[in-house]
Order: sequence, then structure tokens, then C-alpha cells
Amino acid sequence: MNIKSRNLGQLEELCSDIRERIIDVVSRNGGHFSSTLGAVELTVAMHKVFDVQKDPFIFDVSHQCYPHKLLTGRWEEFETIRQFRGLSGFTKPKESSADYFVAGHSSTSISLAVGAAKAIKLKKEKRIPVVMIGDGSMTAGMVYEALNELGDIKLPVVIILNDNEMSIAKPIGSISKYLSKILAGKFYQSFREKIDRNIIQKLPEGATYIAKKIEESMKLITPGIIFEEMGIDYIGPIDGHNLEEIIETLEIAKAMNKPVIVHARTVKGKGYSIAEGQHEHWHGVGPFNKDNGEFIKKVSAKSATAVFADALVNLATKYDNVVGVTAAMPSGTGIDKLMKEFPTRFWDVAIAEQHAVTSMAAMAKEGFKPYITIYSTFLQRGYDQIIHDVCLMSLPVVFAIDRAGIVGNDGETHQGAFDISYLRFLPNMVLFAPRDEETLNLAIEYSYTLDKPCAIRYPRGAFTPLSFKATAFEFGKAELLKEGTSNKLFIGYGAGVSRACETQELHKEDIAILDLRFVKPLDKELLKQLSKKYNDWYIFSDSQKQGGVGSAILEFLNEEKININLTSFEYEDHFIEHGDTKVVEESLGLLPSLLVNKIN
Ligand SMILES: Cc1ncc(C[n+]2csc(CCOP(=O)(O)OP(=O)(O)O)c2C)c(N)n1
Ligand SMILES: CC(=O)[C@@H](O)[C@H](O)COP(=O)(O)O
Ligand SMILES: [Mg+2]
Repeated sequence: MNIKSRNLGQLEELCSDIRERIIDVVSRNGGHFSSTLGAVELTVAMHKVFDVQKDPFIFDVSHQCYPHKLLTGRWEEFETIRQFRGLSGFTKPKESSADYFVAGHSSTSISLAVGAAKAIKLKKEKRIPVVMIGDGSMTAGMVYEALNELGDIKLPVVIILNDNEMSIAKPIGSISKYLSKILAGKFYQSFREKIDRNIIQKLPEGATYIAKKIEESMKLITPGIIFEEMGIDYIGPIDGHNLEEIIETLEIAKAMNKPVIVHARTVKGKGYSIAEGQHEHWHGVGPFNKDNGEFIKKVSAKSATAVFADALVNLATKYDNVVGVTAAMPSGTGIDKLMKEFPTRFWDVAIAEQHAVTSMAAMAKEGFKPYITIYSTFLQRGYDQIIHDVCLMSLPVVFAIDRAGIVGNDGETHQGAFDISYLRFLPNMVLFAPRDEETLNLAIEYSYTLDKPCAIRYPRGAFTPLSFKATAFEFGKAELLKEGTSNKLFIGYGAGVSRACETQELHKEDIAILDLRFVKPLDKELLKQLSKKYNDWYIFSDSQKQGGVGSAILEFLNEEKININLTSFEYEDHFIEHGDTKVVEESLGLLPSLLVNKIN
């Protein structure tokens, strides 16, 4: 699509067409709706001013990249967004060369731009990285690590700060307050008065002259702007839905030939009135009726997240040293419920996984019992903190790991595949998992009694109901759910137990089923006993094979010199793509009907 030759009127029409396409497709497929609608004009302006063929276009998180996809040859294919083998909901270079980098986790964009800018300089090329980052993503530490260097080396980078005064939930912290204060101020008017559009437009493309003029004006308008103090020029706030103004400002920023932040005020959900504004539930949506905004609800059982939240409410009611934290995912992790009931003991700390872990380590040292409620994929951000601040001191912090296993349409950046592998080899760490709702309640109760760091994992959505009566957790104890007459043993961990049960039901033999419960420490005694009776073992767990549950058991068998045929039905050594969870599991050969054949 050639944007360069279009005039303002045509570009505004294009914005309407883009919005219509997004509303239509997302209402059917689901997706990141309000973020992407709010970024339409900013994205069109980026494409007008910069050259996507050569300038790195870097989208933070990249959940707002739908307009960019539509502008870069994916208008028709957009129909398939977030569906299996269809377009990804995030930027993905394998999908298009217009996508500079994979993203999905927040606040990496400015570091990428700094790296790209250094490379461009060394290669003596004339390109300029352009970043789009949201106000929520500006709360993470990585951003300030990158700005700290950028303000010093002063390489040309244009950062568009897309400020809708929302993260997924309300943005948290002093940076957010600071940005809001700027938006609320009168800078915008003064800025418009000082920089006369007509004068600037008539100037020759002399970067230094324009830059000087901007600088002079900005000094008058924005004393003490934090970014200026860090050595990065600041322009704004501008109206992020006024195409003419955005294009003009980006032209200026580009000509300045140094690091510049363009602060744009936008409205999340812009163009779909029902979603416009600060409505958290329009951030990521399932299919909905676009005429009235009603969600097409599937009747489903209570989610593991909701079961967890209720269990934690009970615990926090009983024990007043129970505290907890989320890193910007209050509703996603269910902790919003606790923040309401116990506002002085549960916190959203913004997109700050590292800080969440370390601050809770200190609370544990002070005698509190912290629950870090977090998605498996985002806990990766706080890894050194788990080792250095929690495990080394063996502090009784509980990691309540949500979204373990395949998460569905978000795909490879978000799959909860690796937590067992990256936590299992940490000294002092205890790992256990519930198989269903009832055992999740028991697991939360049990976690309170442990005087060590531990991690409990549970899946996105609801558990498959099981009929086994639940027994209390005991340190390092597995639970044999049934004996069998064949020489096979199915070993399930967490949600893997129900897959083991379903596979057993489809199999003609009568097979024993073990709920492992603890992958660290293993129930070595029971495993030894079972090895005398069964010698074909099959592992069912929603986790990476390398370092996962099968690995743990193989290490044990090897140490004990026990000879068992072991097959692990965990994830193979590749990243797992997006799509409906069941469809993805089918493609991996992990549905019970397919596993039965493999076993045969
Ligand atoms: C490291 C990390 N933690 C949490 C998330 C979950 N997450 C995705 S988008 C988002 C909010 C981002 O807010 P903002 O940057 O303002 O974008 P907006 O949706 O408002 O456009 C969060 C918390 C993530 N993607 N990465
Ligand atoms: C972009 C992002 O990281 C979040 O919006 C994420 O997609 C939420 O996932 P859930 O839908 O599982 O809460
Ligand atoms: Mg935002």
C-alpha cells in the first residue's frame, strides 16, 4: 500500500478503513482490540514519515500492531489473525519483513532501537529506528536502562509515546502520575502557539535550524521534563488522533537527528464508542457482536484463576501475614479481588516483574507470607531475582504461576512452557501442582505451611474435572490414583493428570495412574516401588521436555540405576505457535486420542 503519495484527506479515509477492518475481524476472531484501535493514526503517520523498507519500525509488546499489519501487505490475510497457521497477533519477522522484531513481552522496544541505532551508525547507513511504546510499558525498568544509555550516546531514535493513560488496568506508579500530569497541563496549547505550523512547513529541510527552533520552544514549555533531564528531547503532548499534527511532529522529530520522544495523547478503543476510554475488558477480547458490543460468551466452568483467587481470599482472611503482588495483571491473575478486599496487603506494582519478586523477598524476610501471582511467561523477566533474592536466602515466597502450558492465541511469546525447566534446578525451590479445582484449593492451603520458596502452576481457563477424591498435600508425596493390570504407568503432573486419565480411558489396557504432585522433590520411595511393578512409564505434563518432568524422573532413574522405558509427552525443542489451545495441542500430537495411538 503506497501511503507516501496519499494526501491528508486520503490518509484520513485510510484510517477509517483500517478501523472498520479491525472492528470487523476482531469481533469474529478476538484479539487486542482497544490498544490497536487507539494506535491507528500514529501508525499511519509513522508509515507516511518513515520508510518501513529500511527504517526499523519497533512496536513495544506489539499488541497494537494490527494497523501496521494492514498497511504492509496483510489486508486480506488479516482475516486469519490469531488463528492457527494464520497471522500472529504480534509482530513477527517470519511473517513479514516489515516486522522488525518479535515482541509480546513489554518494554524491550527502546533497547532494540538503541542496538539498531548503534548498528546503523557502524554500518554508516542513513536509517532511523522509530519506536511505538505505550504509557503502561513505560513503567518497566528496561525502558530506563535503555533511555539511560540513549540520552548519553545521543544516536537518532524517534520514540512515539502512545499515552492512553491505561496499561491493561489503571497504570500504576509515579511515572504514570507524571505522564498524566503532563497530559493534563496546558503544554499542548502553548506548544501549538510557539511552533507555528506554517512557518515550520515553509522552512527548508534544514535539520539543525528546525531542531534549534524546537529546542528553544520546548525549553519554554516543558521545564523539568524528565526525559530532557536524561538527555532526550521531548515534544508534546500532541493529539494522537490528529493525523496532520502527528505527521508534522514526526517530520520534525526525524529531522532533529537525535533521540526524541514524541508524547501523543490517545484514546484506547478510539473509533468504537462502546470501547472508548478506560475500559479494561476491551484490552484483549474474545469474539463479540460488533453492533451492540456484547461478548459471545461460551458457557465454561470456573477458571483456575478464579479458583486460585477464592482460595487466596480464604487464606488471607485466616492469616493476616498473607500479602501478594501482581506485575500489571490484576484481573488476569485474579488478584484484583484481593486488592479490593485487602487493599493494604495486595499490590499491583506495574510492569515490574523483577521488582515484584525482590520486594516480596524482603517482605518474606520481615515475616510476611508473599504470593507472587504471575503468568509463567512473565516470570521469566524476574529470573535472576528468583535465584539471587529468593532462593539463595531460602525465603518462603510462593510463586502462583498462572497460564502454565499452552495459552492459545497469543502464541509463542506467551506459552507457559518453561517454568518447570527454569525453576527445577534452583536449590531450595519446591515445585508442586494441582490436578483440578479441589487440589488447587489444597495446594494453596499447603503452600502457606512451607518454610521455603515454592511454585504452584495451573493452566489458562478451567481444569478438566476429575472424580478422584482429593487428599491434602504432603511434602514430596505423590498420589497413586489407580493401580493397573498392564505393565504401563501413566505419570501426570498438574493439568497433565487429566490428560493421563483421558488417555487411559481410551486405551484398551488397564493402566496405573500416578499424580506426581511434586516434581521437586520427587517421591522417590513411591517411584522405586512402582518401578518394581510397572516398567513402561509415560509422562503427561504441559511443559518443556528438556528439563521438565520427564527429565526429573530420568535423572532419578539414572541415579538409582533403575531400568525403565520412559516416554515423555511434553513439549519438544521448538517454540509453539499460536492458535486455539486444542488445535495447537492436536498439532503437537498431545490430544488423548493421538496419544493412545502413539502408546500402541
Ligand atoms: C513483561 C510483560 N509483563 C506484562 C505484560 C502484559 N501486558 C501486555 S500489554 C500490557 C499493558 C501495556 O500498556 P501500554 O503499554 O500502555 O499499552 P496499551 O495497551 O495501553 O496501548 C501488559 C501489562 C507483557 N506483555 N509483558
Ligand atoms: C499482550 C499481553 O501480554 C496480554 O494482553 C495478554 O495477551 C493477556 O493474556 P490473557 O488473555 O491470557 O490474560
Ligand atoms: Mg496505555
